[in-house]
Amino acid sequence: MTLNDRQPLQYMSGFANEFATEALPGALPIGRNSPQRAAYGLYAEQLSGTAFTAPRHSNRRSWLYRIRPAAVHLPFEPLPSGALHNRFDEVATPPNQLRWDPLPLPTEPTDFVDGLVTMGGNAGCAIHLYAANRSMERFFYDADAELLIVPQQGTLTIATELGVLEVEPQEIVVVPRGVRFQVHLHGEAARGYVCENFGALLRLPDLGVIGSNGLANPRDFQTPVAAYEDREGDFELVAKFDGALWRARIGHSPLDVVAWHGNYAPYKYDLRRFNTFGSISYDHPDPSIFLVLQAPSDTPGVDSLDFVIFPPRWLVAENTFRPPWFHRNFASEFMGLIHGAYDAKAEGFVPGGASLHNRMSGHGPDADTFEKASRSDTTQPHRVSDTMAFMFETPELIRVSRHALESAQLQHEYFRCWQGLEKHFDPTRR
Ligand SMILES: O=C(O)Cc1cc(O)ccc1O
Ligand SMILES: [Fe+2]
Repeated sequence: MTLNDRQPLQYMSGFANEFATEALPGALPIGRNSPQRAAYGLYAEQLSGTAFTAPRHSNRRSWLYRIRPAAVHLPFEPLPSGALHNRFDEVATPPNQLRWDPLPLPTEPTDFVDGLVTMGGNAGCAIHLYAANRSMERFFYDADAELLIVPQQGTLTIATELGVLEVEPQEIVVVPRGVRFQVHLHGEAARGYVCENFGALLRLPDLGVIGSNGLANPRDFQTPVAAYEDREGDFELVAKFDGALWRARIGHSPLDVVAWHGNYAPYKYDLRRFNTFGSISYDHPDPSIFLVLQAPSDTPGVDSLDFVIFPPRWLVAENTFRPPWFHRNFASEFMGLIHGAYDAKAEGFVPGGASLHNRMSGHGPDADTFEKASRSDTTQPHRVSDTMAFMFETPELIRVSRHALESAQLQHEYFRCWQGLEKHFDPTRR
């Protein structure tokens, strides 16, 4: 497939498989990675996503057979990076519960990279929002992190070195560290969330007693087949490197990989395919039951980043307060809403909006939700429908950016949603 021959897009199924794909027959060498002369006059190039000596089960790399090596471009120079950065010491992060309205859609021409705004982060991840109204003409890669993109509005076509993916809201895409790509819009403006994962590569969690199936099933992850363009011109390659943007001139499209094989490649996943587990007797389980992808840290059982979703599901727990309980957590929780409404918040948390409940900050259902759920009939199943919320959760504090704290979208009255929680205590009545 060439890049312009995009319909219908083809994907290979599975999570981090040893994929092999070629856009021209025989472009992939057989039995070796680096033949003396590759077919069609292609250059062989390795792209590694982990240390060479990482254990086999976590070792990730791909071999690319391309028209020109990635080294061919003019020198990089600094590019002002606007609201996109990795500086998490700009302002003091308050222990307050924080919530934001959605970013307004841009009125000036804004591509995906221009449209990124940093909300916060830590050593494990950076959290950004994007709002864009133009397709990218330049090419981009992130040397700092693997990118988890969560569209909320607008379908994106993501043309990468390793193939083309189309993602719509309620799907996610992961672009590995270093992979060059372009984001194309489909006429309408686009908005969503991006998490830069600085830690171990995102993986599927172990299932423990759940068994061999469930949560996000590996076969539902989709990686594109090889697609290339053979295009010359005066283009720009933008790199995010050490927290800042850099730009270089490049005389050809870097999306020129004719064939590749390996287990380091972009993938997408439809969140509506998540196989949700929950309590079928009593009590509301910990949100770890909704884990889609995790970045494990060196401490067993502790992830530097968890990506968790709250999809449509049945609630059946009897004599149970069914929405999320009141809580203070070791973990810090950045939430977004992709679609519909979230069951812990009757109002104020809207699609495209965001909330941050940092380590040990008290939060939970708002007063309206509490009153309703305390009285509802729990002998009947209840379907939570029309919803898709998610959480980027980290063991480290999520430090906010200056932009996030000074943003016009910050809801200064958010704390009021709990002020209506009345005292019900009566020592004479059990
Ligand atoms: O704060 C939230 O709404 C997220 C959340 C959901 C849940 O079901 C349990 C705990 C938790 O932090
Ligand atoms: Fe929470």
